[in-house]
Amino acid sequence: MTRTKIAVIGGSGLYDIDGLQDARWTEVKTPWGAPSDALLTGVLDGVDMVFLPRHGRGHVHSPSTVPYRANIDALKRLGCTDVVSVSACGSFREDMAPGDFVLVDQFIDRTFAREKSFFGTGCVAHVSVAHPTCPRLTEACYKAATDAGISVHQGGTYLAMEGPQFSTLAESRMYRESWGADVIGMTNMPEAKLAREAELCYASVAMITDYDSWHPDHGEVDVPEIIRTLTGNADKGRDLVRRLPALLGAERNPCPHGCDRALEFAILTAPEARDADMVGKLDAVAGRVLT
Ligand SMILES: CSC[C@H]1O[C@H](OP(=O)(O)O)[C@H](O)[C@@H]1O
Ligand SMILES: Nc1ncnc2[nH]cnc12
Repeated sequence: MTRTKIAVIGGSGLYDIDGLQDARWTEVKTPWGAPSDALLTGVLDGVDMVFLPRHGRGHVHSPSTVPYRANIDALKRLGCTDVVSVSACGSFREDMAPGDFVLVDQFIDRTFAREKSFFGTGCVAHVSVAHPTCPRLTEACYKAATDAGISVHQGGTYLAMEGPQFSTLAESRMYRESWGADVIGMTNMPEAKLAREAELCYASVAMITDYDSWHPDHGEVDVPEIIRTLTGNADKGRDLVRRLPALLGAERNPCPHGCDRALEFAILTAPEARDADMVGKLDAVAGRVLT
């Protein structure tokens, strides 16, 4: 058994969480640069918690410039075991309505202007992301959502687009009709891939704010529409987060799905061929298997 430490990455509209005991904002330095903001640490129902606003307080970082590697490294460095991403998203499904939550279990990664791995020349690794979210952590989020009376859908495919502009109508129709995506957002990739590389359990709570641009009865998506829905969603998101410590408990068994052992057989570079600087930068993320 190890101690649980739950990280929450708050997306658009969720820039802090309440109710933490011993709450304080902590600056964390990483080999990948500065995280999006300081990290809020504290204890909730006897469980250690860390909160990080993905875009920074005041919404400073765009989806393309969020320092995803620094964020995940900082969470790992602080000893987090589980990462719950809370994000605003558009919906491609009539029955997944604005105000509903979706517990994402698959992604289509259409992002192209971001650093997507901690590994590279001098230390090459290939982890599996066939199942990119952790079923155990996702199940706890589902229970927390239903207990909170949130209308929640179990499972869904999240199309991660580069942005920052919203999709064209042709793209929206293609993602929905040909690609089978359920929701769309701009931030969960490469975040989910990096969490897997860092051997962190990752769950994605997608809070629907709009029908993107495909829906004949709704106009094209814009920020005022999103903000109208976001305020209510953020309160529900906070409610969900408040319920997680009691559901997960202060002590945890190893992940039954292997998220916390993802690097076990992933590193291909021979020990004698590894680049020392690269290995040094991987101290938090891959120290378990590199030292
Ligand atoms: C608020 S409009 C679009 C913006 O909102 C989402 O951010 P996040 O995933 O951090 O909640 C979406 O991905 C875009 O970045
Ligand atoms: N329709 C949409 N497309 C991309 N990101 C979003 N975030 C919220 N709504 C979105």
